[in-house]
Amino acid sequence: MKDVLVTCPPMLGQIDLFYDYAAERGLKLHPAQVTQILSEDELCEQLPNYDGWIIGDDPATRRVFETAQKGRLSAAVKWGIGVDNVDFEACKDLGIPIINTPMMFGSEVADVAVGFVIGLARELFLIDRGVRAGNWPKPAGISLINRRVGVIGLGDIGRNVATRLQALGMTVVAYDPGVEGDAGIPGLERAAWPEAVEDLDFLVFTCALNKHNFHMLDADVLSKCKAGVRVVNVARGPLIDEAALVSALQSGHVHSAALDVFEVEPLPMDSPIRGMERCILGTHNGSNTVDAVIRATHTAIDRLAGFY
Ligand SMILES: NC(=O)c1ccc[n+]([C@@H]2O[C@H](COP(=O)([O-])OP(=O)(O)OC[C@H]3O[C@@H](n4cnc5c(N)ncnc54)[C@H](O)[C@@H]3O)[C@@H](O)[C@H]2O)c1
Ligand SMILES: O=C(O)[C@H](O)COP(=O)(O)O
Repeated sequence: MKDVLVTCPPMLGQIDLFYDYAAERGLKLHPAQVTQILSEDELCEQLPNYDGWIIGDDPATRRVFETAQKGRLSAAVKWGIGVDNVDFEACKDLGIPIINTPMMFGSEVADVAVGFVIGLARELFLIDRGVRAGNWPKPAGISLINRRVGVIGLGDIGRNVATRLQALGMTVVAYDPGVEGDAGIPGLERAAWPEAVEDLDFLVFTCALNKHNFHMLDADVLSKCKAGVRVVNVARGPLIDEAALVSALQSGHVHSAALDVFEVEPLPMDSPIRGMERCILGTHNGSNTVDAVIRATHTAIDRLAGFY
């Protein structure tokens, strides 16, 4: 039986469902004590004692893999899609087999993105907070029909977002340098970045984070956005310069924002974003449904077992 450290929070939330499934495939799961991620030092201390690792959003760096391999670690799987936290090159150099679980959460994360778009359009966050505070606010929202929304990233999540928002009557304009044409979505408009932002009512980030797109929404691009733009991010925090977004929210140039992901997670207690009234804040939980976690975890376990 191979001992496997598990560090991804959504899988840990339902870990009891997976012990038997893993054991039938020769893996013994060991849940880590973790809120969002383990630090590099914690990983270097714990991982050498395990044969395998099911990775969350932890810093899976060269140092971590080198240290772990000096102990027992011989294979790993990134639970989920984003691999921006994982040094695949280091694994290749060290001969540690590793893979992720793509195409697992398109529907689930898209559902959250659409909920965020509706929440921002109708200012549901202000109504909820107002009623709880003893008030009865009635903000005038904006209609979604005929509004223009930019979907930044046309992978699994972005395509699911695009079709859902079209069904709500929105004009969807997509930017993704890695995808050509309409991606099989009739009526989808394509545009260049950042030129596209000038006439968009909403910006929805659904792309992978890589070394080319850190802070792709920065102060300069924000200044080119239509006044009153609403911003949604369900992909990765570092795509947006949070300090620039806070300034744009404070000035009113950005009407509001809904963020499932942040530059640092969990969001630090002193982050100015916590003080932004016109924001919906998430906990990097966009993929977390019972169904999706089972789907992704079975895939992760199958893939890890396949390495031994
Ligand atoms: N909030 C959550 O809980 C959650 C859950 C799953 C995934 N994610 C994030 O969402 C990302 C996308 O997931 P997916 O399943 O659609 O992945 P995917 O691999 O299917 O698609 C990613 C797309 O991003 C595109 N892209 C890369 N750089 C870009 C850029 N600069 N501008 C526009 N597009 C760019 C790629 O060409 C690709 O088409 C993941 O990489 C992950 O970081 C978040
Ligand atoms: O825990 C997570 O990181 C997400 O729920 C899913 O993983 P991903 O965002 O890295 O794909």
